Amino acid sequence: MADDGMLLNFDLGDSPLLPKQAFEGGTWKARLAAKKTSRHRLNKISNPNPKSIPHPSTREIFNDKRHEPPVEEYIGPARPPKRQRVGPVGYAERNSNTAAIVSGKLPPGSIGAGGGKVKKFGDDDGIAVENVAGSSQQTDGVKENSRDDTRGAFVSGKLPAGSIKIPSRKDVKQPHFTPALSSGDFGSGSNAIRSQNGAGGKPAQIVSSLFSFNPKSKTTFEAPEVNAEPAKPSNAPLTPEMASFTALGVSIRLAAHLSTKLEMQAPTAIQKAAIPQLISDDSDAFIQAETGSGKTLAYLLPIVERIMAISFNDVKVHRDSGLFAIVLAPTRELCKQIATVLEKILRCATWIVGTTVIGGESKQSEKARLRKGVNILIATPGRLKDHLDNTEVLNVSTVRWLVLDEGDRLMELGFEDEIKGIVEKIGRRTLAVVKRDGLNLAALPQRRVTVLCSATMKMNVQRLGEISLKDAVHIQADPSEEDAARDKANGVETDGKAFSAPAQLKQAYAVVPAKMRLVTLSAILKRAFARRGSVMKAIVFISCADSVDFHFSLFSRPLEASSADVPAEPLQISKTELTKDTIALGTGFSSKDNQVILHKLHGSLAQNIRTATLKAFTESSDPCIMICTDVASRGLDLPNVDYVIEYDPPFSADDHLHRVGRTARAGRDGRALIFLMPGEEEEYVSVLASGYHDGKKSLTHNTAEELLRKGFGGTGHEWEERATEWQLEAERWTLESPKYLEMARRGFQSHIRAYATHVANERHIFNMQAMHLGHLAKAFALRDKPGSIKVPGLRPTKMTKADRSVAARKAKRGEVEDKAPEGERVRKQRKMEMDLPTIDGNEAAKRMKMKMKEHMSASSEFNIG
Ligand SMILES: Nc1ncnc2c1ncn2[C@@H]1O[C@H](COP(=O)(O)OP(=O)(O)OP(=O)(O)O)[C@@H](O)[C@H]1O
Repeated sequence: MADDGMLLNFDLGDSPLLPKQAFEGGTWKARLAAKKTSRHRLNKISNPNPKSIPHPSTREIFNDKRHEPPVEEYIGPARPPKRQRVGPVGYAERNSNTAAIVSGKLPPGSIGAGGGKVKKFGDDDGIAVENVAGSSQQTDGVKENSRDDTRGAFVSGKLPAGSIKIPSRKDVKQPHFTPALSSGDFGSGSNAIRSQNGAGGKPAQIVSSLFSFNPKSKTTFEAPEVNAEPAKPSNAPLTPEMASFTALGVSIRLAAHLSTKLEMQAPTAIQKAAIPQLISDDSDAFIQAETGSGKTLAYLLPIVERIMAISFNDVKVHRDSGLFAIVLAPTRELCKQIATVLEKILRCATWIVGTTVIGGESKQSEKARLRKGVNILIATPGRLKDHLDNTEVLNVSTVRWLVLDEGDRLMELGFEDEIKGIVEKIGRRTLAVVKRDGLNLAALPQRRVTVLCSATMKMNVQRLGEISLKDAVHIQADPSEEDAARDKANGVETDGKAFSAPAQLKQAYAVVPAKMRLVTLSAILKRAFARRGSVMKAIVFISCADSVDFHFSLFSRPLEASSADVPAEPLQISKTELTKDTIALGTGFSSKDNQVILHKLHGSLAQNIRTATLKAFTESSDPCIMICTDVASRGLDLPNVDYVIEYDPPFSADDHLHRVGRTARAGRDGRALIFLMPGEEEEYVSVLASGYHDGKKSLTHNTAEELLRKGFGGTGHEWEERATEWQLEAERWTLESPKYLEMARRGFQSHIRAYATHVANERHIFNMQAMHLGHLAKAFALRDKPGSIKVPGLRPTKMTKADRSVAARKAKRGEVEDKAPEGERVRKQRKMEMDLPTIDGNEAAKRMKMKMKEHMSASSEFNIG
């Protein structure tokens, strides 16, 4: 293990550094003046600029009793009351054992002779020696940084007089990437900080203790109910006794296919509500249901069923019969996923043809497919609009259904204008052709039907409804009487609610101070993957692409061969040319018994890399983790995800819902954990609670200490030492390579900018002003002072107004899907924001619902929802 350098403050006893000068001859006045000058010179050498070096008192250094070293660990006799100072801070050279600034050799055992405490945490690694006695003089040379808890650590040792060389600034070759003045490893009890002098006597690097000076949690949390009954799944398929596909109007052929080939015996609650409505009626519809409740089949099954029904006698619908349905989705990934589901359904009606136009491949090949003929088209709005404007063969005069999936996301990504254009182009003319080419077209809707789908209902969904829906019905899953009674008892308002999470999802939050974030994340994942089988797949959401890159590299860094966690035979990961940089062995969480594969995904990766990485994660049968931005938060149906960690908080409450919705799908179990920092962020617990059927009762509270104890194990306070050791090792890894250091700095800066873009009504919770940047830097394994972190190509961390725009936020997170120029998208988004009244999601939901009710009471036959 390499060391971190060390700050030495040698006890030189009372011997002067320079030989005593005799002052003889002349008058007594002249002799006194010569003496004074000489003393002054000596003082200057030992302390050139005392004002620039604040002196934290020893009490300050050890003011945290928890970390005060036990008395029996002190070695050596008590320090003599006065010592000669040897200058503010020396420069240390890296050394495999200890860093030293001495020119002569230290005799073995001489360290600590002046009353320090020695702690060893490795055979060949550095030793941290802390002063525990003596006056504040002994803490000379330490920069006490009010924001960064800088605390000095010193090695004291008696040296023979004259054996020390005080380096001048000129003499010292300052290594660029070496943590020069920090020690090897610190025990958990160490409050010590090693700092390296930068210009003007200020430290260039700061190593603070993980456990000191952390803000305290301001809330007292209720203990979770013991023996609380596990909640019944709210998005599971119903039992065949409760409902069957055929009873909803699905043909026997299609129902049999669902049951035998796709293992779907019965519909989910939202399918039960939506399928009969869309099969028997031609009204527009707004389908709102929880994540993972089967909305895709809720609209695809009626479309396929009705297209199948136009085949008449022996005349079957075929690809030239016309384009009947268009499904729009915000991301390419989602489009591909919908296309896969469609393809599976169409295996029982192979004459119906579906395809995608989503960009990412040449327009020519998309045109060629359109020319061949297609009945169901799945598209991203930008690419479809492009084809509508430029591809003549794309004939939309026969379109009967327009589906807008993930409506709120379509709006968030600024697709409003494209959608308006598409809606206009398709038109609303009556399509009363009863028979054509021997097909029974009467089975199709006689007007264009628009279906809008969303798990959440926000103002922008209402806006999308205004653009696209006419006289729509609101379709929601019918809550069972039991559920309704429970919600009533818990005071949970479900009617008109903006969002809710699956009832069976086990959600926890962890209050973790900024400094401890990284090590706590590591501890959580270590524990989750400690044994094979407990967690198979986990997703970690991070706010921006740069930060994803950093964490992916950190957690897949090669460990030293001696590490207990290095497996004898490392897992052979099958990587392709596309996934060589996005898939790696997660060394940070792998153990000999359970090797974990790490994936990364964000919008700055090329589309084919994203697709290949997602596919690898989906198909992997080994334990794996995906570190990603919100690019993976919407609509993606990734099988068997057991655990979702929101390491960075979501940018809005419904982003949270979509993220956690990647687990606990279709009635399966799932766990989710969100990181919050002590202070204002704790207010977010109420926001979380409002999305759950049981309110706060569903939420479990964790502290960083608990999570670290569980993750790092050991007896007594051993977990503290292990956590500290882990953190220091991560910091060394970052510092040792220019590439990773820049990655960490980029991650840090982008994280701050992303943090400042939370939605307006949550900005008091995620408050930039309250963010402790020095502590946050530690969560990026950095020892830099925050102000000095400047990355080429990135603006400094100061936020501008423009940074706060929602579109800029999306762009920074690297998840804008379409290729519209950024400026244009920002403009659109701003316009949309300006157009929308600032009301919250629940209010939007109520308004939308009222609008639906107005219509439904006017046409009472649509008594659904
Ligand atoms: N009737 C059913 N029986 C069993 N499984 C089903 C049924 N319907 C859907 N599923 C499964 O449920 C999962 C979630 O479906 P889907 O992706 O359509 O959910 P969603 O409501 O669109 O979620 P999100 O809001 O996250 O996009 C899929 O794996 C799907 O195969």
